[in-house]
Formats: sequence, C-alpha cells, structure tokens
Amino acid sequence: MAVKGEDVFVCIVFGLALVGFVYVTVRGVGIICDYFRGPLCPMAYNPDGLGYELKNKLFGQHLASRVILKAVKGFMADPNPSKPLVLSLHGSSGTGKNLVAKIIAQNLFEGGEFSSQVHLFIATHHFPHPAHLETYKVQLQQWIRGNVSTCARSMFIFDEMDKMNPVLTDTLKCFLDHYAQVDGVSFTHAIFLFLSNQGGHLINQMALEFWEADRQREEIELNSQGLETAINKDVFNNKNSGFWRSSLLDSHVVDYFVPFLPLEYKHVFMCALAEMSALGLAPDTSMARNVVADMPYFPQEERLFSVKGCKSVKQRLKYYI
Ligand SMILES: Nc1ncnc2c1ncn2[C@@H]1O[C@H](COP(=O)(O)OP(=O)(O)OP(=O)(O)O)[C@@H](O)[C@H]1O
Repeated sequence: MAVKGEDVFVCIVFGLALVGFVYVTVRGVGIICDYFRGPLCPMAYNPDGLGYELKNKLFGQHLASRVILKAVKGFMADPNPSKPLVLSLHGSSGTGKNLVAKIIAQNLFEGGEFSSQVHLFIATHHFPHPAHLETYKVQLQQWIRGNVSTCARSMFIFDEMDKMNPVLTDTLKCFLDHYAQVDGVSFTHAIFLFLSNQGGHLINQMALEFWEADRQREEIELNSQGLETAINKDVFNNKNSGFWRSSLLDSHVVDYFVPFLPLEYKHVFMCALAEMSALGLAPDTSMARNVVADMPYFPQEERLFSVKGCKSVKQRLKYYI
C-alpha cells in the first residue's frame, strides 16, 4: 500500500506534538520540584572520580576515604533526602581534611572549590570578634538561606571549628535537622562539612596503640574502641570547641565524625612525590627522602608520625629545588 503525503505529514505533526508534550511535562515537573525544594543547579557529579581521588590522592586515610565515599555516594543517590549531609572531619594538622573538602567539591561541582555553590568559612577570618556574634548569626543564616534557595545543592565548609563560637554553631541547627522546609526553603540537598583539629589527640593515641600492639593501621575502624563516640564526646565537652555543649550534637544531626589518622614517614614521602608531580618535576626519590627526613615526628624517640602531616612539604621541596 502506498504511503500518502498527508499520512507522512500527520505522522510528523503527531511526533512533534508528542516530543513537545514530553518536554513540557518534564519541565513542568522540574519547575514544581524547584518550587518546593529550590533549583538543584548544574552539577558535575562524578562518583567514579570521587572514588578514584579519595583512594589515590589522599594518602594514609583508609577510614576517612571509605566513610566519606560511602556517605557522599549514598546522599547523592537519594533523590529525596530527609536531611542535608553533615560530616565532621577531625584530625591533627596537615592530615588532609581541607584536601578532602577540595576533592568532594571537584567531583560534585563545575569549577570545584571555586564554584559559586561552594562556600568556605574560616572561623578566625569570618567570625573573629565575639562582640559581633549577633551580627554574624544573622549574616550566616541569611547567607546559607539565600544560597540554598538559589541552589539547593550547595556545600558549606566550616574550617577551624575549634575556634568557632559554639553559639554560632548552634544557629546552624535548623538547617541541618530533618525539616522538609524552614521558612519556605528546603535544606535537605545541601552538604555541610565541619573541619577541626579537635579529637586529634584521641585519634593519634589510637594509631600509636595499634602500632604498639603490632596491628595494622588499616584495621582501625570507626567503632574501634568507640573512636567515633569518643570524638563526639570530646568535642561536646571541650570548652575550646565550636561544638561545646552544642545542640547539634544533642540532636544527632552530624551524620559521621570522620577521623584522620596521623601520617607516617611513607605517607609524607608520597606527598613529596605528588607535590613534585604537581610542580611539573620528574620524581626524584632522593630529594623526596631529604624533604621527608627534614620534618618533625612524634613520639620523639620512635619518630612514627609527622607532626605537621604533609603541611609544609611543598615549601620544603622548594627549598631543595
Ligand atoms: N593524607 C594526605 N594525602 C595527600 N596529601 C595530603 C594529605 N594530607 C595533607 N596533604 C597535603 O598537605 C597540605 C595540607 O593539607 P590539608 O590542608 O588538607 O590539611 P588539614 O588536615 O586541613 O590541616 P589543618 O588542620 O592544619 O587545616 C595540602 O597540600 C595537602 O594536599
């Protein structure tokens, strides 16, 4: 049977109408979702990249790497989370907490840490004067609310939590809890990272005890000797902590307290090689050995763990170059 010209025309029109209908429906659903939740904004989510970088660029942190990957992947896979993702990263200086924040940003947002969806607060820089606490509270809440209503998928990083005023920390509670909306804005797609040195001594002590017992550091788990609970208690009870008697801890809105282990000689060596590569230099193991040997270690006698982690490796490398 010959196909008539009108039939072809009708098919094309019908096809176009169907495509149009599907487009309008999808857009409509998107607009309705955005109305209730705020727009998600463009994402560059790369779960494989996140896994790769946490495994290969973050040295000596098997536990942090595993917990963070699981937490972020689980959160991102949930189209309708009941609360924002809240992670509190703990460990002594230079162990990779800021690096992890950077890796998460790079694998979630276009532009990584420089994305307009990523917001970094440094306690001593952004909230230096106790006398201005009331102003900070209002500004911080407005900033978070404004940015989440523009982009529901926003990330807020609070560095130096040990120097944050606990009263200011408490003003975040309404954003972090299981509320579908607060004043018409939903915060459930946002990510909050808290970074601090608090709890570092507990983590270092555990790493030392594992070494003394001839056990592999890779055996350390979140619940080894109640590590996560011990960090929680430590930050809650310490007057010099941004979580001191905080309602954030009372109400259990922090999803994970993530321990960062003290770095050993071999990890600092890997940092030195990584820095060389970042500077476009060929790997020079003897130079890396010099840099690493130059760093201070603790305990004094055993020289097991780097006092500064990988901090200042880059600066020392430049000295040798
Ligand atoms: N575990 C690690 N693996 C690879 N590089 C690391 C690691 N830890 C630190 N570094 C490197 O050392 C430098 C300092 O690290 P970073 O800023 O992440 O430390 P931090 O734990 O946030 O320290 P602080 O508590 O003093 O802020 C960065 O250049 C980072 O890339």
